[in-house]
Amino acid sequence: MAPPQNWSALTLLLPFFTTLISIILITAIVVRVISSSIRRTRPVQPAATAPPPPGPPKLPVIGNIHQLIRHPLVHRRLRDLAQRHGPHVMGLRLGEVLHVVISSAEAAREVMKTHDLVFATRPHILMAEIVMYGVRDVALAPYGDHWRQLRKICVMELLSARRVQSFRPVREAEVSRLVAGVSSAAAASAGVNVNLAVASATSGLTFKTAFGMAKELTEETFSGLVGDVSDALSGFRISEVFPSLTFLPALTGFRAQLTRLHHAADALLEEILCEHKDRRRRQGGGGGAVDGRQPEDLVDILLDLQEEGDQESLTDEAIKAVVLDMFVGGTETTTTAVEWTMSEMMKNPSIMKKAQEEVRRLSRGKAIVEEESLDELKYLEAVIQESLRLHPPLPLLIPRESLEAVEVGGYEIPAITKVIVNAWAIARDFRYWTEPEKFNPDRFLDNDSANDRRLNFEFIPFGAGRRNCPGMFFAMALVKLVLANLIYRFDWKLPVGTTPESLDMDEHFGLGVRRKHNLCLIPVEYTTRR
Ligand code: HEM
Repeated sequence: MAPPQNWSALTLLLPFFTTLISIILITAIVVRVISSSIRRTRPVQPAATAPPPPGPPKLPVIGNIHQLIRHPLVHRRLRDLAQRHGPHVMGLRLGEVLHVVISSAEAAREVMKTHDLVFATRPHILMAEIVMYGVRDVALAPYGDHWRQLRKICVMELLSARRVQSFRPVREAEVSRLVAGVSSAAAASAGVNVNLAVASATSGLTFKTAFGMAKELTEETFSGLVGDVSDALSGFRISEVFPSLTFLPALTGFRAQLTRLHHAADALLEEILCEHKDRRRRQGGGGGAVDGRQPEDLVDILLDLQEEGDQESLTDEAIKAVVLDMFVGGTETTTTAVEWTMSEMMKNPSIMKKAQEEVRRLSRGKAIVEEESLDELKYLEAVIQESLRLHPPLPLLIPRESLEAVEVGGYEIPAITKVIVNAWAIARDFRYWTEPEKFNPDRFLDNDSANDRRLNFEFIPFGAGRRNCPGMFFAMALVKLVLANLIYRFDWKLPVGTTPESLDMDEHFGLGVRRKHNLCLIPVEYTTRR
């Protein structure tokens, strides 16, 4: 059938319309950006006494975006720029938004201790608005009553040392499952993708800790969704640096993508929440507490608190957002910590040998390393800390925002400035560390303890101050248990053709910094010689 007349006329006119629409759009963007930057430069706060933070020269409209755009390893690029333009405090304007980058322990102390309250909030992001139920979670919530209540629940109820201890059976079961999987690979002389094996263990563990024994299918689907949420959180979004262009997220399809993700995650979370509520109704009371046992999982604990009624912040939506936080914040970070530590030990066989000797001596005769022994594994602890120093899973922590104008390192930081602390750069800085690029766990033994370094803000993989990571105990218990068992039960070989020197340590910057390529190793069962 021949196309109608007006169809071919339209086809001819299409390039003209496309050009016209592009011109209108670009003009709109430029006008909005210029007028908003004029608005932003008006003195809305008292005249500053200190100078603004130094930084690289900026271009009109885009500011410093061009200095970052071709550099996927953002933590490294920010360190290089800071060395040239602001070794303590550096200012970058990305589009319309002023970012301040902190690259020294002294400046980090000012942000996270001296002026902790001023920097206690997080910048608003669209992802949290849509996926986290209008920012009802903990990690991305603005500072205020809602965050304070939920943070207290996290610290006192969900992630306290006592609670972490109560989830020990779940942890040990999941680690046994991991060891059994590696054992089968060893029996078949097959290789193991360490990243995948550990990721499955950490997400399985978080799933069971949060939801109890839910269906396997739900577990797999949910882990996939959590991966998508992490992806949505990572990367550079043009709409975030041009917030006045409110139409951008819709135009780029990002808003629609987030909405789909929210609906998918919410459907599963709602199902799990309903299952819990039904079971509790059938039992005629709270979760596992009915027969005097510990509540079974995190959702039960949160529902118990909700029923007690004195936590107005604890709506169903907040429960779902907090649980999502635990997954997004907890699984990738712990997996990353394990994979880098394992990589460093493979690169440094004498360190691997020393760690294995320690764990094999202290757990001799046991089928797996149990949690009681973990405190005694001082050398393995130092190996993990050294790995967190060189490879903090969140090298730029989670951004903060200034609630009011304040001076840091002698520079004026205006209110509503996005603040990025480059914890990775500080932990590799000659100003604080001898031979900073060398993997040397001994530096954390004896008098140079990780805790002292933390208090000096030279080693802050879990952040610091009132927004620090409440999951530190949970994470360290898990990372240590997984690693102790992997090196207790198995000797590990590199694939044929790879030597410790040639093992790649390439990075991928996403939500945090992971290995770019999976770590594939060949396990050899140690059992026969135990
Ligand atoms: C090795 C593992 C982990 C690392 C390196 C890590 C690191 C961090 C960092 C750097 C922050 C931001 C701190 C700041 O702004 O000063 C943070 C916040 C947070 N982390 Fe972790 N984390 C880990 C594991 C976990 C786990 C297992 C959970 C929970 C199950 C968790 C839950 C959270 C939450 C809820 C926040 C937000 C706190 C707030 O804004 O008040 N993290 N984490």
